[in-house]
Amino acid sequence: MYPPRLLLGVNIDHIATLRQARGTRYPDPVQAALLAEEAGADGITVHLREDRRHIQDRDVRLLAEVLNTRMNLEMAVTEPMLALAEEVRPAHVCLVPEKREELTTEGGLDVVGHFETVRDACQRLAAAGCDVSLFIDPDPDQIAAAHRAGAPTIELHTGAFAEADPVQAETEYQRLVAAAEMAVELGLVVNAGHGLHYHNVEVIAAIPGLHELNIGHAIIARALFVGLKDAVAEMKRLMIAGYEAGLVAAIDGMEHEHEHDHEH
Ligand SMILES: CC(=O)[C@@H](O)[C@H](O)COP(=O)(O)O
Ligand SMILES: NCC(=O)COP(=O)(O)O
Repeated sequence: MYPPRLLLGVNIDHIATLRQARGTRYPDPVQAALLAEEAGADGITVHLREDRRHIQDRDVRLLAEVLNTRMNLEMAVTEPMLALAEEVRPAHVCLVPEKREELTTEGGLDVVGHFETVRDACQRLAAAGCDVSLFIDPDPDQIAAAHRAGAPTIELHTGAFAEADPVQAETEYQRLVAAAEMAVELGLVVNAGHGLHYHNVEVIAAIPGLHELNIGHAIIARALFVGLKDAVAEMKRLMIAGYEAGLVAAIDGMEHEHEHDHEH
């Protein structure tokens, strides 16, 4: 049930947000990606939005050439995006829903509602050699549809958990735990992300079965004060602490069950 370690994908969109704010050449997300890798990032995530508000095509093409880890390209399910992914062939492509006017990604991909389109996109991307992931809400119907669509990987949207008040957060957390369990049982690789930060990452990292967390905004924001390398390293430290706590709790749970079986 437990992957041997939990990976950190660093999303560098907001380095590009700063660059685009002035239309300058700096700060360069490609330079940020290499620094993040040096600090321990296991992969680099970029979201090439249809309105090109931050990451540009040039960034995606250059990253494909220079990354030492692997690129996770987040994109909408549109013909131009699929064509670009087929040309660049990132190691991972994460299909996400997109609304032009949104501040950030608001909900998960509706795989149930757009089943044929998503299934066809999964097939095209797999044929191009990409590992396909679907960014979905922790919803059993969406997980089952993702599995039927042939996606090997899902990314659970942690936004509702991250934004919830303390009471609602527990409900959202249990939805994520149940979703991860269901997806692992179906044989899916399970990632998670959105809205994770230095104060909520440990509990998410403790969820059994997770493979990778994708985190961007909080890391780039902290980098302004401590530098990107320290910001990545601190996130990774907290993430691993959470993962190890989850592992200890799972082993304790199994031992407890074992003792209980012997008593009966
Ligand atoms: C799909 C997802 O959860 C985010 O990674 C997404 O990339 C957010 O988009 P912005 O970086 O534009 O906020
Ligand atoms: N898929 C989630 C991601 O890449 C990062 O999201 P955020 O940390 O910027 O909210």
